[in-house]
Amino acid sequence: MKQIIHRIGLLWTMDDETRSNGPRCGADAMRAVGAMKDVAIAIDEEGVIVDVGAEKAICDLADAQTQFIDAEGGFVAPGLVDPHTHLVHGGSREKELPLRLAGASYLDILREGGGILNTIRETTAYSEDVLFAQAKTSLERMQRFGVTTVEAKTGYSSSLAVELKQLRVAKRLAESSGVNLVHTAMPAHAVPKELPAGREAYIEELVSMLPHLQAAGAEFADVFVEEGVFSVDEGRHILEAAKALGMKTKIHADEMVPIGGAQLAAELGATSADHLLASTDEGLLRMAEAGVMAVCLPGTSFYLQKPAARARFMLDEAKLGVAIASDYNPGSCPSENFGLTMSLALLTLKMRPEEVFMAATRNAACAIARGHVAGVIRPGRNADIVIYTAANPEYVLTHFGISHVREVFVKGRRIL
Ligand SMILES: N=CN[C@@H](CCC(=O)O)C(=O)O
Ligand SMILES: [Zn+2]
Repeated sequence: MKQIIHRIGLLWTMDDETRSNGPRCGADAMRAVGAMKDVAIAIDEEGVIVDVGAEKAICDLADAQTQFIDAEGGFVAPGLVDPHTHLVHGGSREKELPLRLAGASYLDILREGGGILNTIRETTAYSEDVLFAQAKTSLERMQRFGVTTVEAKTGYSSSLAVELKQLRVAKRLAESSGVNLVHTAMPAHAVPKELPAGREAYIEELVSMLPHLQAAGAEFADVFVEEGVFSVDEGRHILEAAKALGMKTKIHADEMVPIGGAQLAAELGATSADHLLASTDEGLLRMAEAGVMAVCLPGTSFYLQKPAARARFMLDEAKLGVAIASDYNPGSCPSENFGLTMSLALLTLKMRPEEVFMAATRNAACAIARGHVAGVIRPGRNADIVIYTAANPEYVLTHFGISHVREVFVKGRRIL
């Protein structure tokens, strides 16, 4: 045995007796966290978990080479999964905040050619190395909060070349950081103010980028379906093209205005619909029927000073599988602190601690089609594990805004 994590105060495996790789849907299932005490975790040379069981029995598996990792009575849980980020971008947008505080909305600023369009200009102008350095700093910040898997979108682009530049940066990060990355193509993120060839031609240009982005490693396609950005019909057209290529789909849905993003996600069988601040009951119920994951972004509603998504309806009435994500980006959530995201889920989404951890591990993994490899502590799975300094998850969530992480492992390798 290569490593044994012992002296664990409390373990939440997020596993259940069915050993399924799917999400946990609805409040009851999301509260079943697989709690264990007086246990240890054995990890082999490949970084794979071989056993989770009674402390004494696991410690008896040790040989002369075994390295013991002392959790010192801390809480232990799966590595966190952040299933929605705009990790790779140039520059920052702090100058927008005074405009917003003076009354301009996020969409007003975008309509005037600022917002995402500003970040597109900066991302276009910066070299690949500058973008890499900025994103590396962000990813390191995420790691400090226990994040072991991150989804990263493109979408700050004026052309295919800039989309591909963002993808290359994200792939370099995957190779150099030790964190697991999942790549999403999002050329349909904003509509330029001037469209010399017309809107239809612009949409077709976005569609034509998809095969190139897929070939370069993008597994998902995402569209910002929103009033004044991409319509439901345009979103359908782009995402159907993505599906025809074999890509999985996601939608930025109902962030401001409920124009039908949730319903479109259900119709297309999207893997997830994200934001959902303004979703109707009908939209959420359709998502549940179609098995679409609901990804709530409580840091974004907090930063945009909007009412949070209706997570209680999602969990108690619609019985959705709910995940949470940071949505780290320069405009609507400039924070890499996934611990804060989790605390905001508790405080603003009114989720219970068990639901929050399920939403940030197993369900988050399912929201990026990684339910079979991440989000659960189980024999046979990669040892993506966080050891916290605190003895219980409630302390981690309520003592908010700081990191309670002692050690982070990805495939058994200590990354923090
Ligand atoms: N709303 C659209 N996209 C991002 C924000 C991107 C930005 O403002 O730079 C989001 O998920 O919130
Ligand atoms: Zn987003």
